[in-house]
Amino acid sequence: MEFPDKEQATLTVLGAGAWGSALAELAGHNGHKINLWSRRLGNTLEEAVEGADLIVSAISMKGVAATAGKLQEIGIPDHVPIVTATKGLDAESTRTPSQIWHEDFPDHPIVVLSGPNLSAEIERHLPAATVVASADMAAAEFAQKLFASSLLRVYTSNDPMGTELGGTLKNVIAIASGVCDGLELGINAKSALLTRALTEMIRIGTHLGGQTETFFGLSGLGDMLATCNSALSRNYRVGYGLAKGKTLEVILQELGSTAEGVNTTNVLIAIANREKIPVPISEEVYRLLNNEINPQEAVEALMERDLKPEFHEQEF
Ligand SMILES: NC(=O)C1=CN([C@@H]2O[C@H](COP(=O)(O)OP(=O)(O)OC[C@H]3O[C@@H](n4cnc5c(N)ncnc54)[C@H](OP(=O)(O)O)[C@@H]3O)[C@@H](O)[C@H]2O)C=CC1
Ligand SMILES: O=C(CO)COP(=O)(O)O
Repeated sequence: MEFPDKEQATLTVLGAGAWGSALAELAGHNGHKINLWSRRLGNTLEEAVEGADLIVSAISMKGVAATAGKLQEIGIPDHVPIVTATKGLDAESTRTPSQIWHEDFPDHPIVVLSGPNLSAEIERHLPAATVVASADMAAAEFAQKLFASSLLRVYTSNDPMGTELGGTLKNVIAIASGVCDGLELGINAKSALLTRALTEMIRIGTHLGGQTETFFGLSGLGDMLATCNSALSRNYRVGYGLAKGKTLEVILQELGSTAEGVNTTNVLIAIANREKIPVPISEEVYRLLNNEINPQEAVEALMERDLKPEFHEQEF
């Protein structure tokens, strides 16, 4: 498929929250025309997608299925790629955002955009890198061209599932990392946690269809490092707050914006139980979020697990 080679393309960005606004600014910085849509803006989806060369969704997970459904009713020309930048899992169906978009728009190229991209840093025009991944490489290259600039280095990938799951699963680990820092467990503990977490992400991520090497890239390890080491991350702040004795309800109220890791943990544990995949770190995050244990008990449970080799033969 050939995509338009225009100096100025028209992009529709769905979701005017922190990430949608930052992505709109990045593409606007490259001279493209941006139509931003959000419930809070009060414009209609019909007018927002009119004339779009590319549609970007940066809607929180809880709004993806409904918005994709509405857009399906409206209809968009077949060649227009849909870029999904949401990092989460659907609570009802356990699907990833790209799976939802693909089911509703089977004839459209679907591109996943994900990487270590804390929006507050991007808004300050600090340099960053990200990945655009698709089964349709021409569509990934089209998205790469529209977003790449001196502010954002954009890499392509042919592994949308691995790219999407890296960004999604690391949010659970960011909660664990916030707990680790909140309890002041030290750098040894944090290094052990993140390294074992990467093994866990690869175990479940490859089971669900991602490629191992993708989890060592920007959208996996890269995003995990960014999110697990920054108080700009809302998921990290959830874990940090829990370690400091706050309730989840108070933490989420104080955040006032999306921390996808909370819902993702619940969905991930449902998947892991269904598929019988061991996810010990995520399991402790789940028990903590659901008030089954306190942060110190979560640490003890991880330290007291059965002794075993670092790698199973079938891993990597
Ligand atoms: N912030 C960041 O640094 C990054 C965030 N992401 C991911 O992007 C996604 C959005 O995050 P972020 O922008 O930070 O979150 P925000 O809370 O700032 O914004 C959420 C956006 O989702 C929209 N939304 C929520 N529920 C619905 C719904 N039911 N129907 C339609 N729209 C809905 C909101 O609409 P409205 O405006 O009308 O309220 C808003 O535009 C998340 O999946 C997040 O993980 C990915 C990379 C970086
Ligand atoms: O995904 C992100 C950075 O890449 C944003 O992280 P939080 O959603 O935890 O703020």
